[in-house]
Amino acid sequence: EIYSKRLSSPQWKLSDFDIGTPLGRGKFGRVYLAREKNTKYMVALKMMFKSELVKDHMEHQVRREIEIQTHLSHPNILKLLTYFWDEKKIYLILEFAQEGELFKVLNAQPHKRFDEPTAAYYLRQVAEALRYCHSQSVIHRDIKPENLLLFSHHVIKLADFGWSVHAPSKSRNTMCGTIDYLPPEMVDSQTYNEYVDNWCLGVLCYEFLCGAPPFESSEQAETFKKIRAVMYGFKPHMSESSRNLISKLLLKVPNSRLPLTDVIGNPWIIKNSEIFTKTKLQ
Ligand SMILES: CC(C)NC(=O)[C@H]1CCC[C@H]1Nc1nc(Nc2ccc(C(=O)N(C)C3CCN(C)CC3)cc2)ncc1C(F)(F)F
Repeated sequence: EIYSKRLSSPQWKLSDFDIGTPLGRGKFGRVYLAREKNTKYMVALKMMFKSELVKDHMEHQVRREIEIQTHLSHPNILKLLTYFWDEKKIYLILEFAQEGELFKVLNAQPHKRFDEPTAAYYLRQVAEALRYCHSQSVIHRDIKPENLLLFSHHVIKLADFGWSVHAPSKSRNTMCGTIDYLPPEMVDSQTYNEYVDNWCLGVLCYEFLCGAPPFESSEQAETFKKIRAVMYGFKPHMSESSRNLISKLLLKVPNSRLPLTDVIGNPWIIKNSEIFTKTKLQ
């Protein structure tokens, strides 16, 4: 199989690309804009030092990210185009998102929030990506604005499968970054299934509409307490139908959370993504 792969697909190397401006730093590497020399195709080049990966015991996570992302193919999932390595580094060639990181776009909005048509249009795309992941028995587990990239024409792609696992799972890994998106079953480190992603979709919808996640507190212990008790309040400006959708996702019992098909077909999602298409995509 390896031999036939070598014959069928070209083995890429760093000198096939012109390296451009730095796009920023990922979890364990630097990301650059790059251009494939022959096709002039723009890509994102993620460089990771093997030594850093080994030091942080992250090599298995990168291996899983590569394994999962090379097998997923969906318009709302960031494509890992290819990868290669040399003696010191691993290089991932990924799709380049022209409009950048969604959390930066969100923070740049007035009141750091999206209007309902924008929130619904983006949320629907994330739900489509998750429904596809779950159909491939992949749980993302780390849905949050930092892991979403914005492409032209308001296309959203889910990225960073470093924390994804095959369902169902009981992974002891400590999560890095924000705890605001953790569902109750993960806070209590119980076994969990793909419905953890449905919970995160509820947190994401809330943050899109309010500019902050529902359980945010100054103390981590306070956040965990609110998550366990599903204790949150709606902001005055939120419509009844958006509150209705969020209340069907932020439920303690995982399997009672709204299935992704019903999120995609939810009246608030349908109505507002149609408004978005008519007003912002023309
Ligand atoms: C999901 C994952 C967790 N996140 C990441 O990996 C992050 C870590 C660093 C960058 C990003 N990774 C990617 N970023 C892009 N596009 C992009 C990013 C940033 C800007 C931007 O705002 N500037 C350059 C600004 C322009 C203005 N100046 C002032 C500041 C930088 C513009 C376009 N495409 C693909 C990737 C990917 F994912 F394929 F690598």
